Amino acid sequence: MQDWTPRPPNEEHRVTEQTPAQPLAHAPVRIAVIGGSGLYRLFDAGTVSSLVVDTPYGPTSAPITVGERAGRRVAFLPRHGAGHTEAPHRINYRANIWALASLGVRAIISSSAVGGVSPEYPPGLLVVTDQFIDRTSGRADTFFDEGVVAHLAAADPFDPVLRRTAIAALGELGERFAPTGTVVVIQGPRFSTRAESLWFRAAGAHIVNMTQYPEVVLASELGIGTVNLSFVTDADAGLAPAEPDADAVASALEARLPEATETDAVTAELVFARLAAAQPRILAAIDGILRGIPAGYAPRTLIDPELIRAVLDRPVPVLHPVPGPTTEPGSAR
Ligand SMILES: CSC[C@H]1O[C@H](OP(=O)(O)O)[C@H](O)[C@@H]1O
Ligand SMILES: Nc1ncnc2[nH]cnc12
Repeated sequence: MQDWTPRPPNEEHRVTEQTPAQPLAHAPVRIAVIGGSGLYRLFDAGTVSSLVVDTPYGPTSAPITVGERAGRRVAFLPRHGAGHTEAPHRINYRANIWALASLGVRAIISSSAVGGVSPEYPPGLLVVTDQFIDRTSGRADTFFDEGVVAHLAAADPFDPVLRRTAIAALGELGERFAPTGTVVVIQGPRFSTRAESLWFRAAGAHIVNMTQYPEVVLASELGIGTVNLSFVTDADAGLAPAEPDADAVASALEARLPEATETDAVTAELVFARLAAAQPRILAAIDGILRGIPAGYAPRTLIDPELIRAVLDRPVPVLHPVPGPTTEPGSAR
């Protein structure tokens, strides 16, 4: 089984503990939750350690908190930052995944808000995503672009053991969920046009999102298994049957507007409102998955552990203060 030991704390000032609420001792943490839109905190205030992890790729979206949840020791990282300041196309995915890997993480539960582009994936449904279609552009999407070459097998990008765990957990919770689903990942930050949404549906996508790529492949490249828990917040451009906004439809009908036939086209406000309402369901699902991850869980070996080690051994730049302008005695100025 591939494994690695996290480096000692503060080597090269790499890991800085901000709030040592409990003695963290920098023991490896094997499970992480990456919070998507609407999920910015996982632990009760005052019960966690907060770590700033320096990486070769720059800063993570936020400090990583480490605490206990559902009886497991868990690292938590909100991908958009604690105050949702990182746009989906600007997230430093490599820094986030490298930082988690450097702490010893082997399993990631990622949460996502998604739109439904297929009628079988209406708002309110949870989805254990199993495939993606990448429609992003220009994102740094590999660790193997310098020094070492590796080609990730990506036919089944999400971890099968963790997916089975999630499906069992959602079943036990009596949740309304789809055990499979293909997500099309768009560049964002804008939402899709109706034509794009129709096209995604015709191409076989069930749901649409802006962040699932390259997060999952970067995790795989560093030997971390991922299970994604998506919550369908909307019907994207209004193509899929949705919970109609009765008021909007009624007033559009009254005014004889063309919008009379269009219900529930996505807006960010709609997404956040539905996420807030669904928060208890999403957290219960995450807890169920956390409880169900087998004690001896090990991800698939998709990349040679030696190559992973080489990436994790990449030097982390140590920032030194830039000396200010000096006036030497006798200098011309
Ligand atoms: C808030 S609307 C669009 C935003 O929501 C999704 O975020 P995440 O995937 O992190 O849950 C989507 O991908 C966009 O980033
Ligand atoms: N319709 C949509 N498109 C892209 N990302 C989303 N996140 C939530 N809903 C979305």
